[in-house]
Amino acid sequence: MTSLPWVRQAGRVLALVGREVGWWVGGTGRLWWRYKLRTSLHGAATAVAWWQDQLVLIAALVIPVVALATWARGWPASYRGRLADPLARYRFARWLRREWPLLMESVGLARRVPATGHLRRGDRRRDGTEVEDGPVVESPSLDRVRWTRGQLMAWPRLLTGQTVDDVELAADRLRVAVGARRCRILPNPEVTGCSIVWSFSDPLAAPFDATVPAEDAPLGPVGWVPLGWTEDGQVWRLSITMSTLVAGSSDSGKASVTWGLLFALGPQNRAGVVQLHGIDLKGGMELSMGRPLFTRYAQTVDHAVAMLEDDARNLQARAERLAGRTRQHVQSVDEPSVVIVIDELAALIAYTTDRDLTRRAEAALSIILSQGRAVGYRVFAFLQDPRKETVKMRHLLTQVIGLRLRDREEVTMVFGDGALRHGALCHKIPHTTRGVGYVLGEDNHPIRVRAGFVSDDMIKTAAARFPAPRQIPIIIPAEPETPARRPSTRARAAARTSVGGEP
Ligand SMILES: Nc1ncnc2c1ncn2[C@@H]1O[C@H](COP(=O)(O)OP(=O)(O)OP(=O)(O)O)[C@@H](O)[C@H]1O
Repeated sequence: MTSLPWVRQAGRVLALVGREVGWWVGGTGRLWWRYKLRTSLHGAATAVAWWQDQLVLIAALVIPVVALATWARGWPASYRGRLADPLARYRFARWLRREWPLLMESVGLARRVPATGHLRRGDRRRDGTEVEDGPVVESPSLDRVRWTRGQLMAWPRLLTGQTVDDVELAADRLRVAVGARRCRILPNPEVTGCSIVWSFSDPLAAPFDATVPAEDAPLGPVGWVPLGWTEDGQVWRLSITMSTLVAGSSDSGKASVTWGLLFALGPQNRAGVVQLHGIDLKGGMELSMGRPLFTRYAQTVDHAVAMLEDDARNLQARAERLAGRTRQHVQSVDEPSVVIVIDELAALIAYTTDRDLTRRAEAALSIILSQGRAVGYRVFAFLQDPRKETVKMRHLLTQVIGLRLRDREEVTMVFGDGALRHGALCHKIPHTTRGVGYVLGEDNHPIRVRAGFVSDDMIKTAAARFPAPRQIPIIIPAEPETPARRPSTRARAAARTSVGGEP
């Protein structure tokens, strides 16, 4: 039992040591864990921050791409119109500026000049370039480039000695060089410089409807009528103060010009300040549907000739009445403007076998065309084939519209020399774009236009809405009686013989 206190003492020491060791181990463990926890938390926080950075970066890169892709797929038209096309246009204009000298050289508008003149090799020119040996390429510089209504316009500064004609001759090469559908050269008013206009799509490709004026429409402008659109997005205003030739192959859409004109004149026709006289020698196929619009209407050659002769007489009588009072007729109910519409001019003056009728038609038409403008008589003649004798009248028809034509010769016959060079490419109008044509603008340069499509219902509506106040029948004058020819001496002798019974 004496050993018991020792054992107890040892037990106490062991307990103390154990507690100390336990405390120490436990404390270190806690520290360690605390340390681990702290570093882990720090690590996690760092990781979260890193990922946050990455996410911001990824979002900054991905969101615009996804947004653009969604825009392009969901609203392709708006995407193209607002972003893709403007960007492409900007890049194209930049390319043109950069490649301009090379472009001018490839289309033949640059020229080579001797490097030296009064300068010697190594001298500097005014533009800072150094004189070298060999010829130097000089090309028209580029003043400005701009996109307008989907067309690229460039203003070159011509070289000394170059003219607008030189640029016009290179128009097709300029077109192909930039891959455009069409290239036009527009001279400035003094014709000392020009702008080049490239079109990459056809603004007139889609057909559109003509408009029949409303029942209560005002009389409308006196000097012109709206017929459709020009390729520059302007309203095509056709002057009606001039006699006009509209030439186009069969199925080219001449009827849309005819009816567009008649619709626009409807309110004035109903009010009686304009009289419509119609000639349809294709058996009435074209104009007869709008018969109530016409004050006078002829469907056969003899009626047409009688009507034209009446018109020629009436206009001369009007000229006599107005002589000394005014030099320009003003339309009114008493003295209305007369618009004569001839569908198929060739049938009147080229295809008729009766030479006398042809001669009379030509004579009456020549009077109307040469004297009619000042007294308010105008002819709108429609023609399929400009090769026939019809072109005789061409110089008297001061305004010309060319729809689709067969070849370059026909274009030259209709518009005259130089029209092709100026860009009146009627022979290149596709069959699919009926109603498209060229008309000469005020500066004599062709403008591409399209007339609105006219349906039968529109014609019936216009005829019911704007009938002529009265219809004047055409009376064919009676044939003058030819005096009986005096029998010849031999015939008289024979008669005497037979009566008298003598040989
Ligand atoms: N402006 C237009 N837009 C779209 N289609 C048109 C237009 N004008 C005419 N057309 C269509 O073209 C076809 C021929 O038109 P139109 O009768 O005017 O030809 P045309 O030149 O008068 O022929 P023709 O001399 O043989 O009578 C018609 O079927 C018509 O529907």
